[in-house]
Amino acid sequence: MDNRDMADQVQFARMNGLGNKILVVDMRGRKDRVTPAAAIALNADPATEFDQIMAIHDPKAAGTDAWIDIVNSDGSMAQACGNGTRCVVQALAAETGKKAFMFHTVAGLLEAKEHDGGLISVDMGSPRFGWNEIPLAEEFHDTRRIELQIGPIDDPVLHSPSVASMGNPHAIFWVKNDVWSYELERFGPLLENHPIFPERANISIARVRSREEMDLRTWERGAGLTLACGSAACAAAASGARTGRTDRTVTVNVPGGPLKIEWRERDDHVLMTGPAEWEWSGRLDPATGAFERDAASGANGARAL
Ligand SMILES: N[C@@H](CCC[C@H](N)C(=O)O)C(=O)O
Repeated sequence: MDNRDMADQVQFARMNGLGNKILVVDMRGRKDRVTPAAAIALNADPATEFDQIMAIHDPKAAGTDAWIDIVNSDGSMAQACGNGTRCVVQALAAETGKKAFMFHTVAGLLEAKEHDGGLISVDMGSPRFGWNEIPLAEEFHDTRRIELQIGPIDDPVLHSPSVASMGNPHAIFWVKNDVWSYELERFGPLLENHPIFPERANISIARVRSREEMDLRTWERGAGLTLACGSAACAAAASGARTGRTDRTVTVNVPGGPLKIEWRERDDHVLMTGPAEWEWSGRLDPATGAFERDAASGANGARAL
């Protein structure tokens, strides 16, 4: 790297939330953003391949700890990322010793805290069910189950999702068979880009195990198949309770492990609790994606942001 690149580098940490691959990038003190080109370059390198970048910026409002930009691996911006938010909490808790945080994103405020023992809870806000809030391209009165025309997909179950917004758009297909028996990698991209979703959508298959437990796999908008999608787990939990399938407190088993989700009656907010894991750190150029791994990173458990 030349000198100009070195001066432009920022610290980042490679982390994961139940296998959802996250790069937490420290943009504090800067006016620029992580560019789509940098995201695409980072995702193309096996060392930094990711599902989401969580770019931490200086706070824009009193009482908040940071502004967070969320960038998918295709370079598009997202409004919510539950697993990534837990990663940001862990990184900032390690840096500051604080346990509770208030973040700001394009979708609004996110309150989060680290518990003793390391699990992290994020208040993901209220789910939205209005067709124009998700958004859908056409008016649907009842979004608990909508009917779609999807030529290339035979299975009728995959024509009628439940839809919801957790700040970002979600479609949940409730299935009776094992969630692994569906070719999500084949129909996920078709559904993500279905014209009914003008801002595309995260596509999940959910199966009820009991009133307190469900299995969930997600094809993420802008990132494809992931091992965990926190906002999808929240949307599925809200859809499960709203359609009478499950209770308001559920364990959602995603491929990376379990997430505890509670859709609180008292304020309508959805709380997500799960782990975050720090892997290694480095420095990157947010304009180009050129990066260097910190020499000792990952070897001695040192954490730096
Ligand atoms: N993995 C995330 C969701 C990230 C955003 C999503 N792909 C979108 O574009 O809406 C999570 O844990 O919530």
